[in-house]
Amino acid sequence: MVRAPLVNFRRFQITAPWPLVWTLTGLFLLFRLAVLAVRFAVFAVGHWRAWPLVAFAVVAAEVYDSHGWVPHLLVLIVLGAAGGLWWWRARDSFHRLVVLRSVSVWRRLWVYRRQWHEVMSLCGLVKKYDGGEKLPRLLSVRCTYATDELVLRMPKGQNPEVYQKAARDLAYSFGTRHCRVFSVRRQAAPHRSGRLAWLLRLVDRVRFRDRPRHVWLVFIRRDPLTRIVAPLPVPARPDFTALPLGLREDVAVYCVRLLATHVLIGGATRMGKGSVIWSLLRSLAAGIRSGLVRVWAIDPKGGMELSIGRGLFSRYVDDDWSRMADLLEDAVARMRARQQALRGKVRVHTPTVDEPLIVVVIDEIAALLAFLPDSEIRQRITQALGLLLSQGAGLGVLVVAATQDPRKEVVSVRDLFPTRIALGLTERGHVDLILGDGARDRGALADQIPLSAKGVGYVLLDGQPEPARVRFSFLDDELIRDMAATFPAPPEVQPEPEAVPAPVKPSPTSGNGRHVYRPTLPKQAAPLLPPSLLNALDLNTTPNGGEPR
Ligand SMILES: Nc1ncnc2c1ncn2[C@@H]1O[C@H](COP(=O)(O)OP(=O)(O)OP(=O)(O)O)[C@@H](O)[C@H]1O
Repeated sequence: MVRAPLVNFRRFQITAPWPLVWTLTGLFLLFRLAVLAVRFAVFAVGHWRAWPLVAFAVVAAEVYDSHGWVPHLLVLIVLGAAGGLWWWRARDSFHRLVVLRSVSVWRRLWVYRRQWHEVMSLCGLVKKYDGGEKLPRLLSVRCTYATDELVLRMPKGQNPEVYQKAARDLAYSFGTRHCRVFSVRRQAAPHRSGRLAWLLRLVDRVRFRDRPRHVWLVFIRRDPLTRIVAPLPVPARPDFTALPLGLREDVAVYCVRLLATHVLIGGATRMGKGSVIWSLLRSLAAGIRSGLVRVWAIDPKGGMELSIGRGLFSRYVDDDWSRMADLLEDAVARMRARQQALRGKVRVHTPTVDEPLIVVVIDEIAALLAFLPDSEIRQRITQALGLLLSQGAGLGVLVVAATQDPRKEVVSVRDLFPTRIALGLTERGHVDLILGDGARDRGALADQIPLSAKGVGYVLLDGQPEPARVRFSFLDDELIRDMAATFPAPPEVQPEPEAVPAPVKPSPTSGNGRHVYRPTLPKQAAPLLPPSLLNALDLNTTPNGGEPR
C-alpha cells in the first residue's frame, strides 16, 4: 500500500517572480555603472592637465602606425627650433611658461606624488576613519627658481596649525631645509581693467574665494637669502604703501608699508639692524630730497651708526640726552599741531612738501628708555615716545626704532609698534615678544638664524598670520655717504610761531616734588583759560586739556 506524504510541500511552492528579480538586478547594475561613470568624470576633470598629453600620445601612436618615425623627427626639429627662437627673443616668458612649468610637472610627479602617502603618514598627517585612511589631497604644485608652492586640501578634523607644527618634518622629508605653511592664499586677486574686466572679476571672485580647508606649503629648494642682497634702486617717488627693503625667500622683493604705522626692529647685536634702517632710508631717499619726508634721527650710541648719513637727516642728535628729549617733544608738538589742523577733516594724514611725513629714527631705543641715567630726561622721553606712538601714526609722525632687547621692562612702549621686524635673536622667547604671540610656532625661527646670516629676519606680511623670511639689502659705508650726498634733506623750515604750539616741557616741580604739565595747545585751540587765570590753577592737579602724565 502506498502511503500518502504527511505534508504536501508542492502546495507551498511559489513561482519565482523572475521579472522583478531581473528588473532589480538591472537597476542595481545601472546604478553601479552610473557611479563608475561619475567617478571617471571626476577623475578626468581632476587630471585635466594630463589631457593634452594623452591626446598627444594617441595621435603620435596613430601617426607612427601609418607613417613611421619620420613625422615625429620633423615635429621634434620644428618644436626645438621654435623653442630656441622663443628662448632667444623672449627669455623671461620662455622661462616662466616652459622651463618653470616643466619643472613643476616633473617635481609634482617625481618628488611629491610619488612620496605623498609615505611622507604624510610618517609626518602624522593622515587621519584614520571608518577602517580607512584620509590623506591630505595634493591639488597643485607651482615651482619658482627658489621655491615649490604646494596647495593641498586638509582632510576633515585638521587645521593649519597641525601643518605648522609638522613643517620641519615635511621640509626634511621632501629633501629641503625650510618649509613655510600658510593658511591663506598668498597672492591677491589680480587687478583687472579693460572691456572684459567685469567678466574676469567675476571669474576671480570664484577663483580667489576664501578656502578654509586649503593649506599652502612653500618648500625652499634653493635658499636665495644665503647671498648678500645688493642695494635696491631708489624709487623715483616713494610709495609709502610699498617701500622696497630687501628680498623674500620666494625671491619676491620685500616691501614695507610705512603709512600710519610705527616700526620696531629687534635683533641681537651685530645682526644687521642698521641694514634695515639704511634700506628704509634708501627707499625714502627721493622723498627726503624733495622734502616730502623729513627724517629726524637719534643715535644714542654717540653717532656710531647714523652719523655717516648725516646729510639725509633734517634733525640729528647723538651726543646730548636732553637734546634727544627736546627732539622728541618737538615731534609731539608737530603732531599736536597737525591734530588741530586735521581734526574732523581726515583720519589719516597725507604727506605733502608743506606737511611732510616725519620719520623719527632711533637706533637703540633701549638706551633712551631703560639705560638712561638721568631719570627726569628719561621720563620726558618716555612720555613723548608714548604720545608719538599712540597718536602719531595717523598724523604722519612715525617712529622707526631698533632694539637689541625687546623685553617689556626694557622697551616699555613695545606694544605700541604695529609693524615689527625680528632679525637674528639670542633667545627663543624674544621671537614672540617682537612678532606677537605664537609667531615662533607659526614658523618665525628668528632664534635659529645663524650668526653669519646678517640682515636676515622674519616679518609679517599684510593680511597673513604666518611670518615670512626676508633679507634686507646691505649698504656699505661708501654707499651711505654717497646716498647722503645725492639725496640731502633740504633745510628744515621753522614753523611759524603762532601756528605751532610750544614743545611739551615739564613744568617745574610742584611743592610735593611731582611734575605738573601745563596745557600746550596751539593758539586757535587754546582759549580754555586766559594766561592770567592759568597761573591760578592748582598745580597739584593736571588741568583739563593738559598733557597726560
Ligand atoms: N643685510 C646685510 N647683509 C649682509 N651683511 C650685513 C647686513 N647687515 C649687516 N651686515 C654686516 O653685519 C655687520 C653689523 O651690522 P649692523 O651694524 O647693521 O648691525 P647692528 O645690529 O645694527 O649692530 P649693533 O647691535 O651694534 O647696533 C655689518 O658691519 C655688516 O658687515
